[in-house]
Order: sequence, then C-alpha cells, then structure tokens
Amino acid sequence: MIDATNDPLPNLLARDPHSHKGTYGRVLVVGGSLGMAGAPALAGMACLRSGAGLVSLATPRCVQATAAGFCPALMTHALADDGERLVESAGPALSGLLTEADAAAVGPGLGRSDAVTTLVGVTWSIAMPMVVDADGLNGLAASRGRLTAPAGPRVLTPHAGEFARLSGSPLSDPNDDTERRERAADLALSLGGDETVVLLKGARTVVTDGERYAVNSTGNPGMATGGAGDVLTGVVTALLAQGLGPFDAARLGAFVHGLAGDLAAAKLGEIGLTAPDLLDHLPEAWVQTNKLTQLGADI
Ligand SMILES: NC(=O)C1=CN([C@@H]2O[C@H](COP(=O)(O)OP(=O)(O)OC[C@H]3O[C@@H](n4cnc5c(N)ncnc54)[C@H](O)[C@@H]3O)[C@@H](O)[C@H]2O)[C@@H](O)CC1
Ligand SMILES: Nc1ncnc2c1ncn2[C@@H]1O[C@H](COP(=O)(O)OP(=O)(O)O)[C@@H](O)[C@H]1O
Ligand SMILES: [Mg+2]
Repeated sequence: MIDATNDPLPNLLARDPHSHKGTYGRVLVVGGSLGMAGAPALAGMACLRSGAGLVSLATPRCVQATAAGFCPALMTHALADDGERLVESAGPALSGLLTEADAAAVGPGLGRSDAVTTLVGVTWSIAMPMVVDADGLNGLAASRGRLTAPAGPRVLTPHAGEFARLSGSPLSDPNDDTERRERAADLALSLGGDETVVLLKGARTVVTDGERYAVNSTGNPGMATGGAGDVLTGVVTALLAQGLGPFDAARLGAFVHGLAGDLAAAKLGEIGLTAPDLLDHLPEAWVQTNKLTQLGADI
C-alpha cells in the first residue's frame, strides 16, 4: 500500500546574482544513433530550457555533427560507433565523461543492440543522479534478472510499452490509476537502490519511489507526438543537476513539461503541436510554475 504524497511541489529558488553556470549543474545526455540524432538534442535543449548550466551530448560519432547542429548552446562528444550505434569500446570514454557531469540522461535515441545493453549496464553502476529513458530502459530490460541495484539516484521514465518490457508484463489496463501506481511502485522497489523512482508516462503520469506517489495534473493529447518524452527526460535531468532529489525532480519535471504542453496547445491547438513547441513553451511554463510553487499552491 503506498500513499499519495502531501508534500507541496518544490520551488526552484530565484537565481543568486553572483551565481555562474557551474552553480546550475553540468549535464551529460547519452543518446543518439543513425536516424535518431534528434532525440538527444531534444533532451539536451530541454535541459537548457530548465536551468541547467552546461549541457553536453555524448553520441555515436556518426550523428555528432547532426546532433550539434540543432542548437549552438549544446556541446557534443563523439563516441566510438559502428556507423549506426555505439560499440562496447566506447565504454571507458563514456565513463570518463560521466564522472565530469553532475547528472546524466541515458537512452534517448540510442537504439538497441548487445553493445548498447552493455554500455547501459556500465552507466547503471555509476554513482551519480541519472534519468534512464527509451533505449536505456530497453537496455535494462535486456539485462533483467541480472541487474544489481543502481549505484546512485535514478529516475526511470517508461511509457506503457517500455514499462511492459522492463517489468516483464504489460499493464492489464493502461489507464487504471490504481494498477499504474501499484505496478510502478513494485518496479521501483524491485530495482533496489536508495533513491529509485519510476515515472510511468501517459495521460495521467504517475511518479513513485515505492512508498509514496503523485499523479500529474498537467498535459494533453497534443503531446502524443514523437519526441515529447525526450523533452521530459531533459527537464527532469536538469532538475537532478540543480540538486533536487529524484522524487521531487520527477514530479516537478512532469508538472512543468505538461504545463508547457498546455500552454503550447492553448496557442497552437493540439493537432499541430510538436516536441520543439514544448521546448519553446518551457520558459513560460517555468515562470508560471515558480509563481505557483512559491505560493505553496496545491498542484
Ligand atoms: N527525433 C527522434 O530522434 C526521436 C527518437 N525517438 C526514439 O525512438 C526510439 C524508440 O522509441 P519508441 O517509444 O517510439 O519505441 P517503443 O518501441 O518503445 O514504443 C513504441 C510503441 O509503444 C507504444 N506506446 C507508446 N506509448 C505508449 C503508451 N503510453 N501506452 C501504450 N503504448 C504506448 C506505441 O504506440 C508504439 O507501438 C527511442 O530511442 C526514442 O528515444 C522517439 O523519442 C521519437 C523522436
Ligand atoms: N494523451 C496524453 N495526455 C497527456 N500527456 C501525454 C499524452 N500522450 C503523451 N503524453 C506525454 O508525452 C510524453 C510522450 O513520451 P514518449 O512516449 O516517451 O515519447 P517519445 O519517445 O516520442 O519522446 C510523455 O511525457 C507523456 O506523458
Ligand atoms: Mg520515449
């Protein structure tokens, strides 16, 4: 039995006038493969739009130039590849980059292969705050039964399809709130670790650490569009980099991501909404969210 949290959403404090980019955290996004250069770029751009100080992408060499081309504020690192996806020999360089970051996102657009599964396993054993999404989750699913507890705080962000792979069975009713929170809590507990949070995406996204849960109130079906989840990954990772714990980062991230979608839909409608529109509306979503959280609003 898990309880709904009574804690108000945390507030991202006003920026200290003497602060610098190092104050707000360094993020590494590990993602991309041939044909999916956009996924890590969307996540990285969402990090920047959510206050992270410095954001780098670590991608297979074959997509580095493409991923870098989306936004001049992103830095990029090329890792060893086979012309399509990362290869195992990328492991040491990847570990080195991770140790220089305050938080990481692993998975957007990585693709699936045995080498990717091995590399995801390498990241799982590094003691830093991390969001695992998309093919990071598929990599974990491929290692199911052999996984040790994660070495640091984790937020896993599956949609229902990824959740089925990771937990070993599909939700019997993907829209049933009780089943969603209980299955998500079971998964968080079964993965182990001191701070493992599951954010099960959908029309009513649930966030749980296995003991408490929150259901997100923002968002709309216009967000059922490719790349929307990559943006969420970036938002939550930026909050980890700024020092929030995984449960707070996940529920604040889900709230502001959904609000960006609601603001975008109010202006553009739901039908034509795209993931880059979410990026464009994140600044206003942050302004509104910070006003609400400063007031301690019940949201
Ligand atoms: N611009 C890009 O480069 C993009 C790359 N992407 C990457 O594409 C790869 C594959 O991700 P996908 O999620 O498409 O592939 P998956 O195979 O994990 O999921 C797709 C399938 O799951 C179903 N599904 C998704 N959400 C669901 C939900 N809430 N309930 C029930 N079923 C659901 C879909 O209908 C679809 O059949 C990932 O690496 C991802 O990061 C996507 O994020 C889209 C954008
Ligand atoms: N009907 C909906 N209502 C509210 N939010 C939605 C809806 N459909 C999708 N979303 C949100 O959009 C995002 C989709 O994530 P995901 O399926 O991982 O997309 P992608 O992999 O293409 O980036 C999630 O945050 C999800 O909660
Ligand atoms: Mg996704």
